[in-house]
Amino acid sequence: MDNLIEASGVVKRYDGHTALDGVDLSIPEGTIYGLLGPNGAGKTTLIRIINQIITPDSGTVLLNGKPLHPDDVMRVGYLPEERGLYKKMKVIDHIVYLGRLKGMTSRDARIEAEKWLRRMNLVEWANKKIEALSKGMAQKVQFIGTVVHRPPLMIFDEPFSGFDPVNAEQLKQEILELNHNGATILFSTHNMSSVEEVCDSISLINHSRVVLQGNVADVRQRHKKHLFKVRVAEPVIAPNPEFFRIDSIEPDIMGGSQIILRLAPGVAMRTVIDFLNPTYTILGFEEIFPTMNEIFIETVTGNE
Ligand SMILES: Nc1ncnc2c1ncn2[C@@H]1O[C@H](COP(=O)(O)OP(=O)(O)OP(=O)(O)O)[C@@H](O)[C@H]1O
Repeated sequence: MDNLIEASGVVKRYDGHTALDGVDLSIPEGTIYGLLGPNGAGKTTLIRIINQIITPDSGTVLLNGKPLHPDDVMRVGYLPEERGLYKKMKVIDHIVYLGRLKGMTSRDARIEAEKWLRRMNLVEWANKKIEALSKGMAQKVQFIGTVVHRPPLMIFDEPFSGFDPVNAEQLKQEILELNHNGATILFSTHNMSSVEEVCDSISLINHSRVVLQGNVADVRQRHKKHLFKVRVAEPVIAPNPEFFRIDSIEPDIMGGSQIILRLAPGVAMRTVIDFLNPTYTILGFEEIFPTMNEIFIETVTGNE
């Protein structure tokens, strides 16, 4: 798979503060990439560099293997962190305006805008002014304006912030659909469940540097704590040999139990099964991988 974006050694300094300190990152074409990190880590700075709003002090960013060129902005959709629409403009006119800025004809922009307004349940608002919209509705309009010209690269800075759970879910589905139709997507977020559900790969930036990078499933695998959930048909009287430690036992509605246990280093799950088998009817077991939320906190704070 070719990389759509390749950033190498990107450094950005603001007076006295290094916002990005040698960031390398590759975004394969056709994937969804998450940019994670605590407040002030440097995510927006990197996004602004890729969007050519600011330039790095050193390092390179390639798009399709070539250095960024001013014309590239036409092939990128960018939803900035600070949202802003012209309050007095009508919703549909605003989307058409944003589409035209990215090279669409008025006719095409209007057709696409109408389609999107239907999809996003905003049809009745098409001829209302932006100032009449709620914050979430205005964000949806700005999202539409970002993707209306169907750019091959879409960059969203914290797209889920300010949305209720239903609209956040809708936005997530739209992002998946855009990606399904071929768009490469980069977004920054503090919403870790969306990362698990949507992202192929991530970079976690902390104090201006990439501290964790890779495919989401691999990252979760690398951080595993040898935790397992075992379901048995009977109530359990806590067995606790030295090769595992029980974290919790929960009765289930069928009268059985769910045991969460942590294996000692080097112990195979087979050993636990052999140990429990004579006493309990084992219905199933699975390994529990840490959530991205847990991995984020562990990596950023250095705590397990
Ligand atoms: N124009 C600027 N002038 C001076 N410092 C800046 C400027 N823009 C960003 N910074 C600083 O660079 C650092 C990184 O900021 P950035 O906005 O990239 O962080 P972020 O990871 O997007 O954070 P958040 O999650 O809070 O949005 C911060 O310390 C910020 O104060």
